[in-house]
Amino acid sequence: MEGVDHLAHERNKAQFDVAVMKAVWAGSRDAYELFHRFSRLVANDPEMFIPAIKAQATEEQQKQWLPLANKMKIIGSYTQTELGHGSNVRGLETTATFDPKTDEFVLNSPTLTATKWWPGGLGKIATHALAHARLIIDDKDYGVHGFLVQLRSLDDHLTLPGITIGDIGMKYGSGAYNTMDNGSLIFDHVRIPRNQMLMRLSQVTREGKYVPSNVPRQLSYGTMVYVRQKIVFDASIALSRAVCISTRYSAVRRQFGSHNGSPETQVIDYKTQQARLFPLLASAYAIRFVSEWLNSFYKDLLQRLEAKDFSTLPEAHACTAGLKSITTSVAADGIEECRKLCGGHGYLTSSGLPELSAVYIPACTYEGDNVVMLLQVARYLMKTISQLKSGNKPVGTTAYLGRAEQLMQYHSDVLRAEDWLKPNVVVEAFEARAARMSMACAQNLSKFNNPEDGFQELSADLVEAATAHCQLIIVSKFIEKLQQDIPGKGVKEQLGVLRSIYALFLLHKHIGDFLSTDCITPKQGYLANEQLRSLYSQVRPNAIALVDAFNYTDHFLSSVLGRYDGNVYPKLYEEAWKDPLNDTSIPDGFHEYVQPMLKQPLHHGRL
Ligand SMILES: CCCCCCCCCC/C=C\CCCCCCCCCC(=O)SCCNC(=O)CCNC(=O)[C@H](O)C(C)(C)COP(=O)(O)OP(=O)(O)OC[C@H]1O[C@@H](n2cnc3c(N)ncnc32)[C@H](O)[C@@H]1OP(=O)(O)O
Ligand SMILES: Cc1cc2nc3c(=O)[nH]c(=O)nc-3n(C[C@H](O)[C@H](O)[C@H](O)COP(=O)(O)OP(=O)(O)OC[C@H]3O[C@@H](n4cnc5c(N)ncnc54)[C@H](O)[C@@H]3O)c2cc1C
Repeated sequence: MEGVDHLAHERNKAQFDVAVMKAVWAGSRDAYELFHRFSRLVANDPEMFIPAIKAQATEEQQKQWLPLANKMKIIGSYTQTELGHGSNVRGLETTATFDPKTDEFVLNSPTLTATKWWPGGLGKIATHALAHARLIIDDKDYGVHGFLVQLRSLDDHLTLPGITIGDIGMKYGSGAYNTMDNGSLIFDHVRIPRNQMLMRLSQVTREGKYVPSNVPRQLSYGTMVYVRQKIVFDASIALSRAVCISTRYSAVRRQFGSHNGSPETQVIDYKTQQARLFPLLASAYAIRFVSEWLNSFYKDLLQRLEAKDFSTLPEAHACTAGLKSITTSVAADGIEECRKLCGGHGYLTSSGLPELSAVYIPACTYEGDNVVMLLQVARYLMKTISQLKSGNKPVGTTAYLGRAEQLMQYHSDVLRAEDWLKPNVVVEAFEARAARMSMACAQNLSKFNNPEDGFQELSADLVEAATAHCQLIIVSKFIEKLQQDIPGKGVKEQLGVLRSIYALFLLHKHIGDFLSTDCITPKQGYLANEQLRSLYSQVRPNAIALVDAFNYTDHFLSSVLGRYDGNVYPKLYEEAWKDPLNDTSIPDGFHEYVQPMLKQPLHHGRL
């Protein structure tokens, strides 16, 4: 039945203004208009190593290279990871040795494990690499720096002398990410002019003198900070896309519950379905809002860096690393949960979910393994706590640690389930839990003579403390978002419901943390869960409208199950008939292999 909206009855239930929610989701009315137009134009934006050049090249170098990259006269690959080292950037083995006689650097891969491995675009397409290598001058190692190296001829695309490149082979899943030519690269004494070292942060002079920068060396890691904050935004897209599919399908799908010929129950009405789906819906909104905040924090960082104010760089690193880790893990696990929420049909390629999952899950690894990233957050937390004694007052996302003494005395005063709807009640509980977990780690660390040994020994606890800290950030930013003026009938109320679902679901999931740190009592935990159940009932009539607010086209969703009109079954059937296996009724190989078996003589007239 073309043209019929099978989900119209669901849309009619909505208690809020969907048009306004679309603008809230997009970030602003203008952002909504822009996204709306562009998503319907199917844009393809070939951005790859440009952010790195902007961050690490001098103005002169930018003038030389950016126009070429922007006009795609050259195609670059961000070439950092090696076969032997990815997380440990300081452990990279590729060398760039300065030759004062010729005013060149000589790029070399001294071992097999120094082979560059993974960089996107490198395998087949890139003409240039932003290669990370150890700078060596007069046998002295100055650590890892960035170098622009031409890899292939701009005339015939053949690899240049001294360079061996290949694609690293098939990756997880059959589709999507395999269209990316992640590559391997070996340098055999490849020469490049001196001015192809990216010299914004430190320079090598014609005489071979190393001029260190007077800015923190961590600025050379700036590209990772930039990309990580982008990845947080991307997590909101990936998760919301999966949630949109499984919410719409859950309203279409019916199982059991028919009485006297009435329709069966929509699976979205089962409480178990709601308890799995609605926290993911709330998480999509939570990640969206924290990414909005992170982006403005990042822009503020850039302005400060221009003015040589480096004070917020460590916090920016901790926030981008931690939020990248938490949000990509939630999105990757959430996509898989959405697949299961769609039952058997979720496993079909036409549901759009298997491919989304296969493409998305490496986000937990690229741009920093998620556990390694949380350990960075933990280091930042431990450093912040160690500085409390000297009177350093933490600011920004760690400001609550400045109230650690008070938070150590905290006991939640929740008496009734509705008390958990008060934002300050929730924030206090999350602050106390995060502060106590970090303080406990700090106290345990102080028992070790060697802090590094202690950090290793306690790393599992430290990761949990970092997780609690990052969850506190996301909860707080959701609450702050709702302190803004948000117009539109019912919009703020619905966002309030989602905010409470997000926070109370986390509390329920991590109840062990809240109880063992003595922040709440078992009874208060029970009340939180009771409130959560009631919130699921409140979100139920609005569920379809809340995913409509993502404003995704059917084209973007690429999912028969997530169709806007909910016309799932005829389209599933139609889609199946597009399978080449259905082109003929007799499959290839039948006459050679199957038919001879069928024609085997029967023994005593029996099979
Ligand atoms: C990359 C170019 C592509 C551009 C694409 C742009 C497109 C944008 C749109 C994106 C939208 C959606 C995304 C979808 C697709 C994305 C494609 C993904 C491509 C993936 C690319 C990659 O994977 S590139 C390789 C990335 N590699 C890593 O992330 C390595 C992880 N390891 C590290 O980051 C570090 O080595 C470490 C953090 C683990 C630190 O190790 P170590 O302890 O040895 O540290 P150091 O001694 O070096 O430094 C210690 C002090 O420095 C602080 N620090 C560390 N990192 C930073 C940082 N980034 N910024 C600031 N400060 C930093 C650290 O805290 C220590 O501080 P102190 O304790 O105070 O000393
Ligand atoms: C799809 C994809 C695209 C990529 N694109 C690029 C690219 O364009 N350019 C590029 O340069 N690289 C790229 N990479 C590489 C990527 O950045 C690295 O794989 C990533 O940083 C993780 O490093 P690793 O592989 O060395 O993991 P490892 O560090 O070897 O991790 C293995 C295990 O060890 C654990 N571990 C490691 N260190 C510690 C520690 N200190 N404490 C506790 N546990 C630890 C990790 O948690 C993990 O469980 C890409 C990777 C993928 C999957």
